[in-house]
Amino acid sequence: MAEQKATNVHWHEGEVTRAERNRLLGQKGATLWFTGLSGSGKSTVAVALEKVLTERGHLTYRLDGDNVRMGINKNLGFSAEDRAENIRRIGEVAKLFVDTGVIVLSSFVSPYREDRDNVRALHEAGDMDFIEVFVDVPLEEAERRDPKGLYKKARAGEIKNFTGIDDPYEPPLKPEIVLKSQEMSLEEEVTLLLELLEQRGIIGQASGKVVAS
Ligand SMILES: Nc1ncnc2c1ncn2[C@@H]1O[C@H](COP(=O)(O)OS(=O)(=O)O)[C@@H](OP(=O)(O)O)[C@H]1O
Ligand SMILES: Nc1ncnc2c1ncn2[C@@H]1O[C@H](COP(=O)(O)OP(=O)(O)O)[C@@H](O)[C@H]1O
Repeated sequence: MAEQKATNVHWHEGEVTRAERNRLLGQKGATLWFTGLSGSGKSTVAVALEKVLTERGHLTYRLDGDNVRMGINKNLGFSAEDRAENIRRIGEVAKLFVDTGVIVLSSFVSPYREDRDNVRALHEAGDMDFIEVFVDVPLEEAERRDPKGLYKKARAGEIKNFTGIDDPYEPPLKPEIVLKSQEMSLEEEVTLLLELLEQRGIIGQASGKVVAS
């Protein structure tokens, strides 16, 4: 894909700050970036966490591989180049949501370390507003689950470049959190994530919302 450089464009500063939007929402905008093999549990955990956060009065938005590939990224396939562009666009979208004050739950295989690191670098507050969640299961377990029957198709040669089968997955070197979804229950995973969000001041303690500065 040819890269087009923007020329003669200038950033236009508004008069409402991110801190003010955070205060309005009673939370701090942040991205939880779920990465892992297809079938590892990224979407399942994100959906469960979204439900609890919403019940606690927080504004979240889920960005999910399959959904995004039906819309904004429907022109992209699964070559390394297209995956990089997929992740780049999602990173930019996540950044906008974070600037709005939203807690983004983003679930993409995102198999390349460099692509994920680029998204981290995009986030203003670095390690405070980008949380890499490695949903870690052995390939055998993901393949045993095979929730969409895609591993079966990949093994049969009907899908090429399938992550874990004939395409690489580069595990994160320093994720903020690892969820071993073969060994942990969904409830345990959600509890750990809530604790992390509380520790970072993204949400308040269970009793109420955080008054973000
Ligand atoms: N070749 C190949 N490799 C991996 N996954 C594939 C492939 N082809 C289709 N799918 C389905 O698309 C989902 C992955 O899309 P992503 O946007 O998350 O992929 S990536 O981050 O750009 O690598 C992935 O969704 P999840 O199962 O939710 O992870 C699959 O359902
Ligand atoms: N502890 C767990 N956490 C998340 N998913 C789990 C867990 N145990 C079993 N599963 C199952 O694994 C599958 C994961 O599928 P999915 O969430 O679509 O994965 P992904 O989004 O990573 O492709 C689901 O069928 C889910 O019910």
